[in-house]
Amino acid sequence: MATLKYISGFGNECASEDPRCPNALPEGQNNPQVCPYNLYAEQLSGSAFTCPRSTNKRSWLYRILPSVSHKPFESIDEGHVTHNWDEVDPDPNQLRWKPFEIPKASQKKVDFVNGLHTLCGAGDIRSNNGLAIHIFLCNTSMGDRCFYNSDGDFLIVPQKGKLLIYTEFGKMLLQPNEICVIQRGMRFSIDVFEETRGYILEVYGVHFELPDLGPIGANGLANPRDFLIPVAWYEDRRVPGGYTVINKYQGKLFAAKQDTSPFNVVAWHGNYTPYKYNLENFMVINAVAFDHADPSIFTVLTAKSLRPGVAIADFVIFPPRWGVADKTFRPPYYHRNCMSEFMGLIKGHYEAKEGGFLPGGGSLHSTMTPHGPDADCFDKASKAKLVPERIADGTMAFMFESSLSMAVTKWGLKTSNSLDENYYKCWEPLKSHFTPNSRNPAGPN
Ligand SMILES: O=C(O)Cc1cc(O)ccc1O
Ligand SMILES: [Fe+2]
Repeated sequence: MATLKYISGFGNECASEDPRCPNALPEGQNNPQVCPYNLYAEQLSGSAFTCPRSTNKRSWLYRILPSVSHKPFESIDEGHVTHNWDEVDPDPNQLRWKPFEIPKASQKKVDFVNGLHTLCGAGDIRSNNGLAIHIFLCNTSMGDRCFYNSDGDFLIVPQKGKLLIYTEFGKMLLQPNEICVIQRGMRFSIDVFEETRGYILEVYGVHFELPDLGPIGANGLANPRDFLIPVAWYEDRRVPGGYTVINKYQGKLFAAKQDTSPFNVVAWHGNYTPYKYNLENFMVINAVAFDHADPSIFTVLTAKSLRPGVAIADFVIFPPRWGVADKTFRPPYYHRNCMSEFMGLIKGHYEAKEGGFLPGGGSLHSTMTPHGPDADCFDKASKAKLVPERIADGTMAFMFESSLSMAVTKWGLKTSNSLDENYYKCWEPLKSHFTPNSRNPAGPN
């Protein structure tokens, strides 16, 4: 595969032309009477027309045929995609899943769309407020099928296998430890090369932003220049009656046939694009004296709600770094949180658990559900010599943290067959160390 090119930057106004058609972008206007190369002009709006400039998002696509050139959409089987948050009764327990099983290609060919499984979520698509967490488990490329989501944005976290993503804006190659965001309405098709697995955070009605940095200053965490946007690429490919456009609309799946590839955008400009980011580029900031900083310090992207400081969902990572805090229990503290915490593991081993939380699995600690280090981790970290130490080398855990109280789907609790019934046992060995008559000299003064 030839190396793909990208434009660097987050949320910028960009312009891109497929080099086969120089000057395909109209000059000085968006809607010429006749576009260069006789292309059609089409606007893709990612915000209300009247949003303030800081949040206004749209792109202009110059394409061989407009997206409207398709037969009517018809309802198709949704498989395991759902937005029904009442499928099963609520369960406040700590939940953990073993690695979700990927179907074998020799048994059943499953592409990215057929392989979507909704695990949990909350909120309402029709009022543009909420989120869903999906797991994708697939082994086959989408071929002449593409997908677009009318309901929200997808933040895709591949865990096993590369994804070659064709989008209307160009191509992106995504490896595990990279993430991408494909925003509402953008058509894409995914090629895979092996049995492939990953996680998706879908947010309804809002877009991901970089978190404010406050006293951190102008640099740090995920730096804007490390976000990569594809460059224009088109194919002028006829597939009479044979190309299928799949749409998730109000939580249901629909399909429409068309005669041509939808990846027919010769040039585009705008600030509403897909993008990818390599998690290795995250500039980690953390405690260098004592105590454990809250995980918000690791926020890569946030999808804000209307309440200040409260996210529909944050995407947070736990990257490799140095642990140097003195007189400190270094792993995550025991806690209860008004937010819901879904965690996944891309590779390695998570610092709060000695066992049981595996790459390709997950955990959900719901609103106010207590959790924290397992007993082995507590034991080790309470006795550890506090020398500078590499934490999480070769590891990448992440969290989708939401202010909404999430429901788990039937697939998540039952059909996936991945729920770890023994999760609670990892805290059972915790015992009282209380010594009323002797104060631990290591404690605070
Ligand atoms: O529960 C978890 O493992 C995630 C987490 C990590 C951390 O360092 C502090 C709080 C928190 O919720
Ligand atoms: Fe937590």
